[in-house]
Amino acid sequence: MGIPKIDFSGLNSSDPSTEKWTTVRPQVMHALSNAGCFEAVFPPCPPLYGDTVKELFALPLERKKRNYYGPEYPFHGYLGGLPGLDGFETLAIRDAPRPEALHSGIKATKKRKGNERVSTLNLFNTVCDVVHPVAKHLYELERIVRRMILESLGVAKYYESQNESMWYLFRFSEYPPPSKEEKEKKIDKKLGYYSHQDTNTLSIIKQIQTDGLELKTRDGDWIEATPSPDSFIVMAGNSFRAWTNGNVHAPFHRILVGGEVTRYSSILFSVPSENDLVEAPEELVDENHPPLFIPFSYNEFTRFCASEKGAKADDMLEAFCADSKA
Ligand SMILES: O=C(O)CCC(=O)C(=O)O
Ligand SMILES: [Fe+2]
Repeated sequence: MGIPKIDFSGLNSSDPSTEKWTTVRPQVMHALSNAGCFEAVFPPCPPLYGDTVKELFALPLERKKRNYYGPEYPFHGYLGGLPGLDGFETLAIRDAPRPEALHSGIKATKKRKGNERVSTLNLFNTVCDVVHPVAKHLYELERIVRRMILESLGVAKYYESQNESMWYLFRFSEYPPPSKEEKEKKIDKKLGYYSHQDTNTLSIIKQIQTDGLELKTRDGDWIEATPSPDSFIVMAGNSFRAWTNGNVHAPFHRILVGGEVTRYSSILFSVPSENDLVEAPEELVDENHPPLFIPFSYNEFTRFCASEKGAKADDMLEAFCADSKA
C-alpha cells in the first residue's frame, strides 16, 4: 500500500459547495486519519526557482546564519551542520504567502532585537519574488485541506477564526546525495533528515528534482513518497493531531537521498498562533472521546522538541504532555 493520492484540481478553498468538494472531502479525512498524509494533485504549479535557491545555499555560512528569528524560535530559520546530517541545509521565511507581512515582520524583529543578527532582509530580498507565488499556491492547498477536515469533523465554524490566527513558515532545504567516498563504502542512500513528526498543523511539501521523503506507516514500515512534478505531499503535524483530539494522525517521516543529484524541497508549514493554546474544541471531546492531550502553547511545545529531553523522546507530543503533567 502506497501513499493515498487525491486529485484537487478545480477546487477552491472559498467554494466548498461544489460536487467535487463533497467527493474529495471524505478521501482527505480518510487519508489524514489513517496515513496522516497523502499525495495531492493540484495543478497548475507556479514555476519553481531552482537556480535562485541554489545560489542562496551557495552563500557564505555567515550570511545564511542571518536567517535567524531569535532563540525563542529554534526551528524558524537557518539550520545546518546538524550531527549526522552531513551537507543538509535549510532556510526559512516567516509569512511567505504575504510579502507585506514578511517585510513588516522583519522590521519588527529588527527593532526588538537591536543589533542581534536577526534580520533576514538582505538575504531574502532577492528570493521574495520567486518564493511568494509558490508559497501562495501551497497556502491555497493548505486551506482546502484544513477546511475539509474541519467540515468532516463537524467543527467548520472554527475555520475562519483558525485562518486568522494561523501563520505560515516557508522552508526550503538542500540535501546532497552520497559522496564518492560514501558510495565506495557502499552507502547508497544518505540520511537527509532524521525520522520525526512535524510539530505544526499541516505541511505541504514540494519535492524538487529527486525523491527522498519516506513516511512510516502505522505498522512501522517505511514507504517512499514519489510525487510527480504536478503533485505535493500533504502531511499532518502534532498540533493538528492535538487540536483534532487525535482524529488526524501525525506520521513519522525522514529524508534519505540516493543517486547523484542534490535534492531540494520547499515546504509550507501552517503554524498555530503563539497567542492561543492548541486545544481541541469542545465538540471533539466527550465521555467517549476524552481529551488525549493537554492544552499547550505552540512555542512551549517546540522548545520542548528542541530540548535534550524532547530529542530523546519518540512521540514528542505524548512525551511533552507527560512532562508537563509531571
Ligand atoms: O524536505 C522534505 O521533503 C521534508 C523535510 C521535513 O520533513 C521537514 O522539514 O520537517
Ligand atoms: Fe518534517
